[in-house]
Amino acid sequence: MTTAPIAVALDAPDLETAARWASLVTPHVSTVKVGLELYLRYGPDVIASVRGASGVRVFLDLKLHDIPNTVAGAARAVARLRPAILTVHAAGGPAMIRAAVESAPHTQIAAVTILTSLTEGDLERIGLAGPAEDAVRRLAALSVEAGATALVCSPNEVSAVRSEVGDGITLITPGVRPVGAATQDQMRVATPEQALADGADLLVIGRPITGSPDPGAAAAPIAASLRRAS
Ligand SMILES: O=C(O)c1cc(=O)[nH]c(=O)n1[C@@H]1O[C@H](COP(=O)(O)O)[C@@H](O)[C@H]1O
Repeated sequence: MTTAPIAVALDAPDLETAARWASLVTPHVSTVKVGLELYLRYGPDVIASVRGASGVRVFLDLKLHDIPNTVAGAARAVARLRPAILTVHAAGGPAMIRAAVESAPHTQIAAVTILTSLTEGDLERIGLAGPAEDAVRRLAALSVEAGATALVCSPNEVSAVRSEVGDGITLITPGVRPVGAATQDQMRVATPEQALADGADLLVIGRPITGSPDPGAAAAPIAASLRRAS
């Protein structure tokens, strides 16, 4: 059975829980994602723990955002862990993105455009007035020009981003909620099937799976519906 193009966000309070979630979901999904909560608590060891025996692809979501020299050093520091994907904020600008790309040559650098938790009202307050799609397209284009080969955006913008950057770029969408699931702090959301139909390559899904007492059982039907749709 092939796994579905899902990265399960392992936003767990402790390493044992994260490793357990990883082992339960890896029969169904291609990737697991380690974010700030786990990495800041446990550091580099967390990567080997969640990779486990299965050797699943690990997406390291640190959302680096600093001057190019500092991001270059940070990207070099984690490159030795060989994550499949590492995130940086696109708003750090082209020199910063390029610094990450050059410092982690064996890792795919994913530029995060506009966080899926932001509304257009929030964007106006931070000086990005207008449709979210405009800012996302602009950040997507500059990130690809700077060498990023993956982009993170909400499913609502994924088709616009695809037409902006073409087929060779991996589009990653968090803000994914199966029908009926609570949106929580996510503001720009769509269903897994819609995100895939609109051109996403990898769907980031956390709490709808990890909030279940059995994350493997929660992941299985979502993965099956994506395999049917693709
Ligand atoms: O870079 C990310 O992965 C990311 C970008 C973004 O715009 N929005 C977003 O939710 N994420 C991450 O995707 C995951 C979503 O988790 P759930 O909301 O629980 O499905 C979290 O780990 C977030 O850190």
